[in-house]
Formats: sequence, structure tokens, C-alpha cells
Amino acid sequence: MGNKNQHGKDEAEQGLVVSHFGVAVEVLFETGERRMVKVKRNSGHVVGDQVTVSGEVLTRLARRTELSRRDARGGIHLLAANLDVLGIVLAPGTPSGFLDRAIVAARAAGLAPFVVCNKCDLAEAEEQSRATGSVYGGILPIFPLSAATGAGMEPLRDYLRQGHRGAFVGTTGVGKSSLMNALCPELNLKVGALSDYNWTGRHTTTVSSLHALPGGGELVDTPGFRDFGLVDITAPELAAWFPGFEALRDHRCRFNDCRHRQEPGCAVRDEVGSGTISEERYLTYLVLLAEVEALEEAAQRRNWKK
Ligand SMILES: Nc1nc2c(ncn2[C@@H]2O[C@H](COP(=O)(O)OP(=O)(O)OP(=O)(O)O)[C@@H](O)[C@H]2O)c(=O)[nH]1
Ligand SMILES: [Zn+2]
Repeated sequence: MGNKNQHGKDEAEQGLVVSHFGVAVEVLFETGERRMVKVKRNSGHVVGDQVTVSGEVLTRLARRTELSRRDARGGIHLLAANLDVLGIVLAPGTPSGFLDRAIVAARAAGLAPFVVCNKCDLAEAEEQSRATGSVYGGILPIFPLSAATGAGMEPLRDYLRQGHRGAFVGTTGVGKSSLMNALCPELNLKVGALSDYNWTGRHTTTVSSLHALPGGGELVDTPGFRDFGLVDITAPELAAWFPGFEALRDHRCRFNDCRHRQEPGCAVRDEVGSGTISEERYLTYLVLLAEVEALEEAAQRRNWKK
């Protein structure tokens, strides 16, 4: 167990939460030692949290980033802390608008997004990856690959090896689990394999964990990422972080809450006028903005009724 100091008290040790089992977390200490520490259900600790442990007392340090999602009832769930990058996985069938939403969500949370175009062993996927490259190529890293055949995996490994800590999001069936398995050979996410840890005698099913990759870098696997289907973002976030619109961040629109519609002095509209931003991208933005605003209004109406 923990180290004792000269007064016989537990010395606080710093570590990283690498797994979450609902009623306990596994902490990886700087010494390389791993230990389970009990936590209250909904204690607020998540994988990626930096903590100090003194005996059985866990103290969370300030977070650099937080990634969360909203459930159908509007509740916010924190998925992971201190991630640097977010891998947005696409495959044929990914709904239009998903990529833009996910990029906005990542940037708003302070994470650098990158794109994985999976299933490139299929002709449709290859086409999708070419189309994605032509729109987003200059904006963020894109990795066309096949988790199934292993083709194109090396550039992604190199990217993660730069010491990035990340996670994959994507709609169901795009191949997130296949990618995780391809990148982390020793991965075993089966709940049955966790019976060793089931010392609390309670049911421990919701498991998320952080995996160190053989070549460097870390990936978080959280069941919550699986249904990151409709990535929720706010209208101001969309106006600030829509990929290809840099105007607001550079404070070039006259109003800092500009939504790039009819506002005077809007730099985005100027750029559409001059052809720097394509008409098509601008229309995509307007459709997404209308959709996000409609969702926000519906949520507001629900709150008034309460
Ligand atoms: N052709 C092809 N199929 C793939 C590839 N990667 C994954 N698949 C298949 O796509 C299906 C879904 O893969 P998963 O890895 O379970 O996808 P997921 O995103 O984790 O799915 P959820 O858990 O539902 O969110 C499986 O049948 C995989 O075999 C690929 O590179 N090429
Ligand atoms: Zn504007």
C-alpha cells in the first residue's frame, strides 16, 4: 500500500486515473505502480484525471481539458479529462454534418481534432476519404486507412506517438473498436476479464480505461464515446469554431457574437463574397446553424414548461 512518511502518516503520491469501474478507480503512479482506490459512485473522477492519493483519499488536480456529452434528457456526462486530441472516425454511411459538429465540439473543448477515414479497403470509403481531403485537407490531419486490413495505419501510429492522448468518436459501426484493437494489441475490453478487480463484491460494468500504445501515445476507451452520434454543440460555439471560418477567432467580425448571417462587418460573409470560403461551405454552415438553434429553442421551451 501507500508509502508512510517519517511521522507514520500516508504520503500523498501523484498519479493518473487509468480505469474507472464505477465504485473504484485504478491509479497509475509515477513509480509505475498501479493500485485500485475506492470512490463513491458519481464521485466525478474520470479517466485521464491527475490525482494525489493519500491512503484511501483521492484528491483531483485541476484539469487541462474536459470532454463531455449530453444524454437524451439533457444531463451532462463527463467522459474523459486531459485529452489533447480527438479522432473523428468516418466510414461510408456517416451522416453529413457529423464531421463539422465533431470538429466544433473538439475545438470548443480545447482538443485538436483529426480525422480517420476508415474502411478504405472499400471503394466507397476511398471516395469519401478523397472528398474529405479536398475540403478539410488544409485544416486538420486526415488518415485514410483500413482497420480491417491494417493498410494506412502507420501514419496514424506516428501521429499518436508524438505523445498525444486521445480518443475516437464516431457513429455506430464506423470501426472505433476495430481501430482500438488494431492500435492496442494487448487490449482486452471484455467485462469478464475484469473479475479480478471485482473485489468490492458489487456489479462493475461501466468501464473506461486509458491505454498506453506500444510506440507512445495514449488512447481512452469509454463506452460513452460509442453513441457520440449527434454531437451537441451550441450556436456560439459553431460560429466560433466551424472548420474553415477563422474570422471570429481572429476578431475580424465586427461583433464578437457574430453568427455570420446578416450582421454588418461580418468577415466570413466578406470571405464568401471574395471566394476564400466556398458558397457550399457557407450553406453547410447555415443549415447546421439553423439546426443547432432549433434544438436550443426546443430545449428552452422544455425548460419553461417545467
Ligand atoms: N470493410 C471494413 N470493415 C470494417 C473495417 N473496420 C471495421 N469494420 C467492420 O465494421 C463493423 C463495425 O466495426 P466496430 O469496430 O464494431 O465499429 P464501432 O464503431 O466500434 O461500432 P459501435 O461499437 O457500434 O459504436 C464490423 O463488422 C467490422 O468488422 C475496415 O477497415 N474495413
Ligand atoms: Zn461574422
